[in-house]
Amino acid sequence: MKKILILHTGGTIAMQENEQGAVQPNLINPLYSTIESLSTLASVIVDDYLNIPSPHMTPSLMIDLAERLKERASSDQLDGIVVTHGTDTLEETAYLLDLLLDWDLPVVVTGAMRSSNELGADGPHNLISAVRVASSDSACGKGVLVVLNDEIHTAKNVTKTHSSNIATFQSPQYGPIGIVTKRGVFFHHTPSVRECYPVKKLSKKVALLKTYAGMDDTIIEAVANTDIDGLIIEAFGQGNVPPQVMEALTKLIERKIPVVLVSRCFSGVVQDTYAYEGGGRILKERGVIFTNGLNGQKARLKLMVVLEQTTDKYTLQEIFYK
Ligand SMILES: NC(=O)C[C@H](N)C(=O)O
Repeated sequence: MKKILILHTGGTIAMQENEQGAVQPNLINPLYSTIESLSTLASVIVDDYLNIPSPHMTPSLMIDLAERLKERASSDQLDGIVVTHGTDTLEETAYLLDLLLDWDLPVVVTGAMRSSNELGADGPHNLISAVRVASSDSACGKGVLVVLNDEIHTAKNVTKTHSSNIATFQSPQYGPIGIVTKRGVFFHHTPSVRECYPVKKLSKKVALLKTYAGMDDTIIEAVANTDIDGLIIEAFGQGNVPPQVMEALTKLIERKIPVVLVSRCFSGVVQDTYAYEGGGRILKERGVIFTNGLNGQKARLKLMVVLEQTTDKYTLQEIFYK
C-alpha cells in the first residue's frame, strides 16, 4: 500500500457554514471522517500544517510549505503527497511548488467550492480523488497536479474560472491531462516541459497590473515609485498596451527593472505581432520580456523565483519562453 501524506493548509474544504449562511474556518478539520475511510486506498498520514483561508496565503508561506514538504518527503519515505488548500489562490501555491520541487514524487493539490456541511459538499470526494491520483504510479514525474471535480490538471496551466461552480478549475487552451473515474486514474497527456529552480527564499517585489482601454501612465508611475524589482503587465490580446503607458514602461526598463508581458485574454500567448505605438513589436524592441501562455498571477511568482537567480534580460527571456 502506498504511503501518502495529506497536508492541510485550510480553505473552504476545511470550513463550515453557520446558521446565518456565512462560511467560516473550523477548529477541528472536518475531513477526518473522510480520511478514516481512506484506509483501504492508502496508508495515510496527516499534517495539520495550517488552517487559513487561501486569500491569506503569501509567497513566503508558500516557500515555507515547499520546505515542509521536502522535510516530510525525506523523513517519512512517502510515495505521494496531497495538499488541501483554499481555491482562491490554489493555482498560485500549486505553481510555485511546481517551480520549487525538483523531484518525481506525486504532489496533488486539492480543495473544495462547498464547505463541509453544505449540501453536495465536494471536499470529501475531491480529497479521495486526490489521494487516488497521488497513489498512482502514472502520476510520478508529471510535476505538481491539481485534482478537483474528477479532473487532473497541471499546476502550470490550471486556473480558477468560476467564482462558485464546482467545475471551476480548468486549463484554458490545453485541458486536463487526465481524469479520475470509479474504475481508476487515467492520464491521457504528459507535460512536455518541466522547470525547477532551487530557490529557498523570495526577496523580490514584483507587481502585477492589468491594462484597460484609456489607461494612462499614472498607475505605472505610482507603482514604479515603490521599490519594485519587476513588473508584470497583463496586456490586451496578443500583447499590446495603450500608447500612453509606453513612456513609463520604457523608463522602468531603462532602470533595469524587468517588465514581463502576459495577455489578459483567457487563452493564447503574447507575440510581437503589431508594430503600432503600444503594439507587441514595439514593446519587444524596447526590451519587454514575452511569456508563453502563463497568466499574470503565475508569471508574477515565476519572476519572483527567477530574479533570485538572475537579472540578465536575455536569460529572463529564455526562461519565460519555456
Ligand atoms: N473555495 C475556497 O476554498 C475559497 C476560499 N475563499 C479560500 O480560498 O479559502
